[in-house]
Amino acid sequence: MVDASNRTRPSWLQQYELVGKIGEGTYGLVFLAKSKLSANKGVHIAIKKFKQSKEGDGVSPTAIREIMLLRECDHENVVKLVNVHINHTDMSLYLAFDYAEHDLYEIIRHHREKLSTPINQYTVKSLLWQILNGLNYLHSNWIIHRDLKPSNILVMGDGDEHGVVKIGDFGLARIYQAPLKPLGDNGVVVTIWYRAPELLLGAKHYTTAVDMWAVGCIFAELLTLKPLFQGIEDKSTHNPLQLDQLDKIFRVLGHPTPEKWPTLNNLPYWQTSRQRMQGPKSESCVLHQVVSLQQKSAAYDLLSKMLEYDPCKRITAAQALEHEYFRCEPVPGRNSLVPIQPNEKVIGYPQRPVDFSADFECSGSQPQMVTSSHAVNNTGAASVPGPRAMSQQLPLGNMPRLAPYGIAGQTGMPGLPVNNLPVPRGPQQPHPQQGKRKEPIGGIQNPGHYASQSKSRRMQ
Ligand SMILES: Nc1ncnc2c1ncn2[C@@H]1O[C@H](COP(=O)(O)OP(=O)(O)OP(=O)(O)O)[C@@H](O)[C@H]1O
Repeated sequence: MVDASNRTRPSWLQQYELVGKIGEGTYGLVFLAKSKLSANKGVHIAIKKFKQSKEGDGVSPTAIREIMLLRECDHENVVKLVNVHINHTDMSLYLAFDYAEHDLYEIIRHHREKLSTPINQYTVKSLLWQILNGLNYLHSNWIIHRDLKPSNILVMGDGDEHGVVKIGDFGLARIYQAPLKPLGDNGVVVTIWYRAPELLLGAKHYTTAVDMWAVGCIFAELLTLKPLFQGIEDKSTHNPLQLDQLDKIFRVLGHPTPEKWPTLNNLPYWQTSRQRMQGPKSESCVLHQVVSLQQKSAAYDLLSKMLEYDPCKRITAAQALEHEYFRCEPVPGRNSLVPIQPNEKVIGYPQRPVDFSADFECSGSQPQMVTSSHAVNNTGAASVPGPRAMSQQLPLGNMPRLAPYGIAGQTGMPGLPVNNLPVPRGPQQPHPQQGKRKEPIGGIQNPGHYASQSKSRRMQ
């Protein structure tokens, strides 16, 4: 049957078969599509459509920054940007990424709410190693992510890259080649639960250490299946000082002191926070109890180094990769989702729910969520009209290049200015992602016993 809407679709869009909408973030909508080009026929792609900037003046600076960064990034643990399209009529921007079936938000939720079992040690270690490997690449290329959280840590589904981690969503990342040059910002920074204490206390510069703090929070969440520091946002202020978040941190790690964190007194909100936080100020750390780890264990040692108060002393991604935790059994592997014990079952994590009634302009009828496997079989989605205007590919060859690959630690390295204060958003106690997705249909798939463990999945 001839699809009449195809005549009005821009040519680039005709290389994809739209399946449906899979997500929505601060900056835009995310769609699932399949490639129709013979070389990649049937390959799944995630297409992120950026919202117009508030001023309606075309592609937002955030989007342009994301493109510049992503086009240059080439690493197994960083999501690949495969195509960029701009629609000149309404200046909407479409970025096509490799599609990842899972993310840590959903994997953690599946263990917490469906399986009621912890994530196995091999999987935790493999996920963490690959997050650090991707982050080390980004930091070595002068990129700070600044918005690391479980939903931004993508994990590949079935196929050659099954179980491989991809760091996604670089909408907030910055190149800090020119660290003292102020950068325009749109006010949204790291989700409050993963936000480093120096930012909460008003630090003026970002460093790679803010990402390491977030990784520490994610590591703890992988172990306990609960966010480590679930502060309640104070939405009444544009001030970075989020007292409840600091309180949650201090109760677990103990109150910081200038002896342990020498530059504490220089932070703009340290004195205010001391005055406004009531109650006894204990210095004792109960992190090991919260995450149920032996204080002498390698896992605890690494976690406590990621959650070091002083950003100058916090472990770097490069150092973390060398940590003893990754040398002791079970050693991490490339496919983080395969079981390690011969009698362990393969966990069938749920596929992403897809709203296959949505089109690129989101003019679909009543949203109906199905799993992507259902949607993939539903080719009717292709008849949904796409943008009608002419579009062309961005001339990306002229984009500035990143600094050459080198080692960049967080100590002694100037950071990025923190211009605007984070805008608190989202509900108070529920997880920041809660409500964004509907309950996926499906559950445990591919049950069965894992055969012998292959050496080839291990990392060198
Ligand atoms: N390449 C991809 N493959 C599959 N799913 C993706 C991909 N990129 C993003 N997603 C999913 O789409 C959803 C929306 O992502 P997006 O990055 O727009 O926002 P977010 O990270 O959830 O929130 P925010 O942008 O507000 O920080 C998330 O569930 C995310 O896991």
